[in-house]
Amino acid sequence: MAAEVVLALKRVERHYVQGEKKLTILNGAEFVLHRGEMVALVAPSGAGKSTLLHTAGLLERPDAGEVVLAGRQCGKMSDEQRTAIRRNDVGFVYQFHHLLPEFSALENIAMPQLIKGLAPKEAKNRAAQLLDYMKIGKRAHHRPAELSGGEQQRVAIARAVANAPLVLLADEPTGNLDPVTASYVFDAMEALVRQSGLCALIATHNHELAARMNRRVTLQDGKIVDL
Ligand SMILES: Nc1ncnc2c1ncn2[C@@H]1O[C@H](COP(=O)(O)OP(=O)(O)OP(=O)(O)O)[C@@H](O)[C@H]1O
Repeated sequence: MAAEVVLALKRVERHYVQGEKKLTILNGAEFVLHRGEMVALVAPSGAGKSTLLHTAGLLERPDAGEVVLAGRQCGKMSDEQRTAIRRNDVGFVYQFHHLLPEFSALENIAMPQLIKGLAPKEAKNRAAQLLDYMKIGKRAHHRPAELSGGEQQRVAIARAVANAPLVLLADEPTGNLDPVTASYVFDAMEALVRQSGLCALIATHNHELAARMNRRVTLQDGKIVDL
């Protein structure tokens, strides 16, 4: 039986206007992400990786075409509906962790769950579990500035999955780390995706990590093509 489709992009277009120029970044892009799958997005700087991730994750609206998440067509939804889906079903990880500096690792991970309405005790329990899972349980009460770069990224990954999303979208999640730390952080992210039945689209310039994913795609003339 074919794996369940979690995310689909259908003939997606995305254009920007820069001064007099119209930039076409996505031009009839088609893509499907299945449950349990990790896909690497490998493309040169400026090719449109962030644009693709933001469009897939409902942060940006396509100019044409459709983004379908768990069978729901998100294009014509209101901003409120899109925000709700994004909060519940999409986890984002960026190159820089964007953790809140005045809160501990545990509190940073608990935050999205509190915003969703979970009781503080439950949110903290799940945050502690995720920290253990990412092998940084001992760092629970440290603030981001007291953590190494690799630890900060592991907290950011734990926060991204705190609300048990359906899809994880990551924009150069190890881009700021040395190769050994990058590999270690990737191990933790891979284990999490594989264990929880998530799926992930991960933009990376790291060919070794890309080789460990199920598939590799790139952007060519505004289309998503297999590598
Ligand atoms: N809001 C915007 N308005 C105008 N142009 C934009 C906007 N966002 C992105 N662009 C342009 O679209 C192109 C693709 O940008 P994007 O950030 O998606 O590329 P990228 O592949 O993620 O690059 P990098 O690897 O350097 O982060 C770039 O030329 C960029 O200047």
